[in-house]
Amino acid sequence: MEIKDILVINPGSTTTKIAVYTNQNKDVLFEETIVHDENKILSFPNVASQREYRREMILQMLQEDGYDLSNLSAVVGRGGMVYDLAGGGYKVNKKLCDKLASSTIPQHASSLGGILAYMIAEPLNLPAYIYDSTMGCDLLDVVKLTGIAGAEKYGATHLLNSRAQAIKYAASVGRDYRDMQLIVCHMGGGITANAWRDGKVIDTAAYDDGPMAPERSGGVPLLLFKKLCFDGRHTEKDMEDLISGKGGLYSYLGTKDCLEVEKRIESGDEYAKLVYEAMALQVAKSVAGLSCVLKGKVDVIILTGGIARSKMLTDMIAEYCGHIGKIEVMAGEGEMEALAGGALRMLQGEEIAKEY
Ligand SMILES: Nc1ncnc2c1ncn2[C@@H]1O[C@H](COP(=O)(O)OP(=O)(O)O)[C@@H](O)[C@H]1O
Ligand SMILES: CCCC(=O)OP(=O)(O)O
Repeated sequence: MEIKDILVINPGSTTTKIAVYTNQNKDVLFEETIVHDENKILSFPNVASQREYRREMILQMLQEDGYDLSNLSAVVGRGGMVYDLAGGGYKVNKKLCDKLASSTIPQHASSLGGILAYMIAEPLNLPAYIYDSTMGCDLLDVVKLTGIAGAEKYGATHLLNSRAQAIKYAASVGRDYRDMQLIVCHMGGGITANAWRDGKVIDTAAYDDGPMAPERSGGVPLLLFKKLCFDGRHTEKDMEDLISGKGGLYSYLGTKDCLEVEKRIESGDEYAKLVYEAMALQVAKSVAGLSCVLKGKVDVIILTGGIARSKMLTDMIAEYCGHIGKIEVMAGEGEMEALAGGALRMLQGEEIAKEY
């Protein structure tokens, strides 16, 4: 079967990135970031209910770009917050689509990736895939225990970019990432870190227990958190917003923009410096924590994501955890390419797409 183009969909909280890869992924035909009206997004009761709106926006963008959908061989989306997904690729079927849309899973825009892929691929009679979902880790049993029986850690993380950077780094030193022990720390609006062994994420500093981030609280002391939950001033939604959206740098400094924070620091704002350094220290502590599951044998610590562009921050992190291993800064992310690569391997039969 001739493999033609692959449409990649990566939904974020207020944007949907799309790209069309062609010529067996050698070329990107185009890549667009659809920026959604924040108020429009806020008007939906939950993530899944944004699907029709985002699908229309994607199709409209493809039409504006003059793209002919009959050139597609598959559609792939970012995988979402479904607890029992493994790493790698899945074909999206109705059952998975329904699960991604369920209100019982944690609400995160990534879950729209598979839903949108399915909604666009299905009428065209094409396969829809997801790849490296945010919960597709292979956490060790010993890692899953939290201290509360029945409440297992699931480790929501930036698996997609983490694996992409692990593969890229290993290739740059002539090795296979599956033979290495790596810690990869993705630093964007949210920050998570992963410990890799045998090509699997065996432990994470995750979305809800990792370091603070530009817009996320990260793990906070339980008694403090409980107090806020029950003080009569915070609704469940307020607490969710503190975990993701209005926590972290935003909570302390009223901005999620690290460039703005650095400007303040450079102009002598000591409080901004304290908060930024706290974030760096929390990242370093996550790296140190993950080094334990690797029993101290860490081939490399990779700092990636948008904030890895900041020398100020990566230097601060290195100062606190440079003793653990070599630090490699790989700024930016390779999520779109990683999604396209996964879909291509599944189309070629090089990787078997799992069924949910
Ligand atoms: N050169 C830079 N120096 C410092 N911070 C940067 C730089 N470039 C981007 N950032 C910060 O990176 C963050 C966004 O990272 P990104 O990976 O694009 O996030 P996401 O994909 O999670 O929205 C913002 O806080 C932004 O200010
Ligand atoms: C749920 C882990 C992945 C994540 O937080 O993604 P974003 O930073 O893109 O929201």
